[in-house]
Amino acid sequence: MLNKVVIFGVGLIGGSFARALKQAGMVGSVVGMGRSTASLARAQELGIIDVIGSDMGQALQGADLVLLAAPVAQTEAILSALAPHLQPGTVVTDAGSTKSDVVAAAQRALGAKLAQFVPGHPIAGRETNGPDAAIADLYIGKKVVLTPLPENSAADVETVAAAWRACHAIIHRLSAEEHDKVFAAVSHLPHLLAYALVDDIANKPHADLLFQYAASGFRDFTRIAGSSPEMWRDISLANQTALLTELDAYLAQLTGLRARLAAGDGAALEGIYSNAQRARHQWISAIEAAEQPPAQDQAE
Ligand SMILES: O=C(O)C(=O)C[C@]1(C(=O)O)C=C[C@@H](O)C=C1
Repeated sequence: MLNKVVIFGVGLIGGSFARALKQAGMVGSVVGMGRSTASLARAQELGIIDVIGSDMGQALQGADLVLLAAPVAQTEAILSALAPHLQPGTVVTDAGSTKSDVVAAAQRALGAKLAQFVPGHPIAGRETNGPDAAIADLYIGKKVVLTPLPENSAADVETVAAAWRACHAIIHRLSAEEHDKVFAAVSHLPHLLAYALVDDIANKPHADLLFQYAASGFRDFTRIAGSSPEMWRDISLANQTALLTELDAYLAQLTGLRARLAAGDGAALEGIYSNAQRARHQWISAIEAAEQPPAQDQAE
C-alpha cells in the first residue's frame, strides 16, 4: 500500500497509473504536478488526482512513490527541482520511452540521491493524450521494463515493481542500453515511419483526393502518427543513435525492395512479403499465447 504517490504529468500515462492504483486500492492519495494547470484541474475534476501540488517540498513530504510521466526531455529539469526536497524513503521512477538519456539526466540531477531513482518504461500507450485519455485498464497484461541502476536497493526496485503489478502489468528487466536498442527498432522507428508517410501524403498537391480514398490499411499503418509530436520529437532525439542505426537498416531494406520492384522481380518481392507475413503471424501467436495464463513476471 502506498500512502502518497506524486505524479508529474497527469496525461494518458500518469493518469492511467493513478487510476489503476486507485482501482486496486493501492494508494491513499495522489498528488498531481505538471506544467499545465488546465490538465491538473481536469485530472482533479475526473478524480484521477486528489490534490494539485504547487509547492515541491509540500508535495514530496511523506511521499512513498514519485512517477515522472512527462515528455522525456523534461526529466532532468523535474529531477533537479525535486532533488533538494527528496527525503529518504521516497522512491522515484519514470515512464519514459528511452532510458540511457533518462539515467544520464538522473545522474546529473540527483547526485548522492541517485539510488532512490529506479528507471522504468510501461510498454503501453495510445495515440490519444491528456487526462481525458487516462483509463484504469491501460496496463493490464502490458509489460513494464525496469532498467535498475547498480545503486538501487532491491527494496526500492520492488516498490516500483509492486506498484506496476497492482496495475496488472508484467515486470521485465533490461539494461538501459539494451532497452534503447530494442525500442528504437520496434517502437521509435515505426513512429518515425508513420509520421513520414502521413506528412508525405499531406504535402502532395492532391492530398485531399488521397485522403478521401485512404482506408483501413492506411489507417492501421498510420494510427500512431496521431500521437503527440512533442513526445515523439523528444524520444527521437533522446534515442538518436539507436534510431539512426535502425533507420539506416530500414533504408537499405527499402533500397533493396526498390531495386527488385524496378526489375519486376516478383519472386523476390513475394519472398520478402512471405517472410514478413510468417514472422508477423508467429509474433501475434506468441502474444496471444502469452495472454492466456494469468500474468506472471518474467524470470527476474
Ligand atoms: O500504441 C501506441 O499508440 C503506442 O505508441 C505505444 C508505444 C509503442 O510504440 O508500442 C509507444 C510508446 C511507449 O513507449 C510504449 C508503447
